[in-house]
Amino acid sequence: MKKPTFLWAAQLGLTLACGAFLIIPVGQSVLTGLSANAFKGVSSGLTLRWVCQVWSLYSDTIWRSLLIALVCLGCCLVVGIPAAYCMVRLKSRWTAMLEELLVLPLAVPGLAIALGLLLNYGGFTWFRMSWLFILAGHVVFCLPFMVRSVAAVMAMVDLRTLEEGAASLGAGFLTRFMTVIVPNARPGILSGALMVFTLSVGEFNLTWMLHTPLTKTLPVGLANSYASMRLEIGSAYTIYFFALIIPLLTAMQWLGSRTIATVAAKEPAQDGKEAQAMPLSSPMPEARGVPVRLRSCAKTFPDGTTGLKPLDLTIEAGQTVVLLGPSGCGKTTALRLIAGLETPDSGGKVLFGDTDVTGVPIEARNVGMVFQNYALFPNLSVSRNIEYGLRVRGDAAPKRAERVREMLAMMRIGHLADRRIEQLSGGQRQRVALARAIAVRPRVLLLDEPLTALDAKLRHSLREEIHTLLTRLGITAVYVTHDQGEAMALGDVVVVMNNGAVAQQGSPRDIYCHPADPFVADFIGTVNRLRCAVHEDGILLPGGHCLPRRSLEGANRATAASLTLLFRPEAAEIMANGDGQIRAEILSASFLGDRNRLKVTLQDGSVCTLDASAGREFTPGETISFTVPPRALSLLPGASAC
Ligand SMILES: Nc1ncnc2c1ncn2[C@@H]1O[C@H](COP(=O)(O)OP(=O)(O)OP(=O)(O)O)[C@@H](O)[C@H]1O
Repeated sequence: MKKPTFLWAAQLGLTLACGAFLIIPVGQSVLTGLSANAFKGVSSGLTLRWVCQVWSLYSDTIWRSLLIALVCLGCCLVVGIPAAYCMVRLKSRWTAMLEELLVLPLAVPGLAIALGLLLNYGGFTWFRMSWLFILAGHVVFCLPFMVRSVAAVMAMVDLRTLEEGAASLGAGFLTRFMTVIVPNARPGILSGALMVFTLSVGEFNLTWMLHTPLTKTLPVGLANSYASMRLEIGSAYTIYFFALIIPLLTAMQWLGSRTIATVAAKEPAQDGKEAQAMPLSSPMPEARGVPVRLRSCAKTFPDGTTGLKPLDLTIEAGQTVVLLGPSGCGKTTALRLIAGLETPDSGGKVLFGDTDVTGVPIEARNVGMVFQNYALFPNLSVSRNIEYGLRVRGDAAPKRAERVREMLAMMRIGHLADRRIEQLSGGQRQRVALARAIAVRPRVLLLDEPLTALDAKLRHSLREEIHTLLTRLGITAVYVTHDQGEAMALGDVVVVMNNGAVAQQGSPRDIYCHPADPFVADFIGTVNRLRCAVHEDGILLPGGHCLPRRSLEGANRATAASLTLLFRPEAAEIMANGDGQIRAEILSASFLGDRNRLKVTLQDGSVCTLDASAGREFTPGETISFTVPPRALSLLPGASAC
């Protein structure tokens, strides 16, 4: 036999305690209400006499308790959900004050609340004599429980992104509130509702102070019966109390379990399947590109941070522009300005075609947006997520169904149509997010680092799919990333950003081969720098080889005594017989399969990275020589170390 463990002993203790202090007393109380003679016990015979007597004498108190609890619940829902939303979403001095105000009733005893109400409003006789007086006390007492429980759930959900996702699909505030915020706060609303209803039905202290002989409630009646030693009547009262509470508990559990059942049915994600690039299926929606222009769009945040310096950017209709740059350089801010999620500082303008949309909110801009964390609605299935924007726009049901089918087929996710979002893998979520954004036929598609959350293999295959999609849709697209590979693969135009401003803008080839400054050169792939002295006849490379000025574009104009030449590792040609322009010693050599990557030190002590053919072996310490064709060299003014 197994030795009793501590857990087993703890479980036994808890069961005994529950039995002794909860189940047995409650059971006894119910039986007393059903026994002919409470003092003789159940053996005296079961009867419904007391239950009937309570009903005939006190049914008004039962109805009153039910009425007060339901209206109190309604008030707490109507006031509590928006209050919780404000506390979570609008962090300000006012919401902090609201939060503190809502803690007060938890700290102040019910009797004190009742006393305050009596002193201040007891003079209004009609109010004092009506059940509304008790209701007011119950609302003050119960509201914090509703707000706290809803706010706790809302704080765990990324409400802001969900709301922005809904707004990008055309949903106004009220629609967003009712279709996204409330459903996603459901567990908090349910537990808050349960607390409010049970507290209100069973509240005694405050109610006892506020009631009049005409406004007795169930707990007051219960207390009176026990006080006058009518145990059987008091216990019959308890039965009514349970009759009110138990159906509500059951209903709440049923509502709550609907979510749990779906989560329990979760199937394992199948990312492996998605690792292969899947061609997008036809039919493709019609192209609907619109040119986008930003004119002097700067953004200063309320705390004084400069998110973006004045930016001028033109995106042609149907073009894909990639905003590329390190973290914090202002890419997302620029994208949010185009989306309408931020407004530019005064003087800035955002134009879609010839229309100035600067003051137009996102829900009226007809943009499609794909967020970094997808912003899919957890309360809706895959097909309902895709349908959301069409529904908000008021499309008829058959049209919506047709479009959803089209999107599911296009993104090859038809088999996922009825799944809930939490049952999807990262790659599948990304496809749903794309389908949802494209379903509404946006004028501009905005993608904010859509692949960042995925693993490298999946990122690569989805990147190819997005490329095919954007090319075939012919839609104007703005894609934000900090991944240079993604930018090169997707962009018709790449805009490299640094420190809130554009560092360079051009085709991927231009940016790669002719970086405008050291920042761009460094950011886009690996780059080597050669410190060179400038002579009358030419440019002296490290080691003494002289390049004629005419062989380098821009070199004729160089007046400084020194300059820096840039070249990419793959531009170096290792010369077999040692007669290259530059001699170097190998520091390390890594075999990468298709090539060798060498770290070498030059005669002036600087270090460079070179790519050499995979067909030859290199060893550290070996001396090599290499040449860089003049067309692969870019010139930067001034000297800087490698
Ligand atoms: N709401 C805000 N309030 C204050 N500062 C902000 C706010 N949003 C962004 N910033 C600041 O603005 C600058 C640009 O931010 P942005 O999010 O545009 O950068 P990013 O290039 O997209 O970075 P990442 O790749 O990390 O998302 C950063 O310094 C950031 O801290």
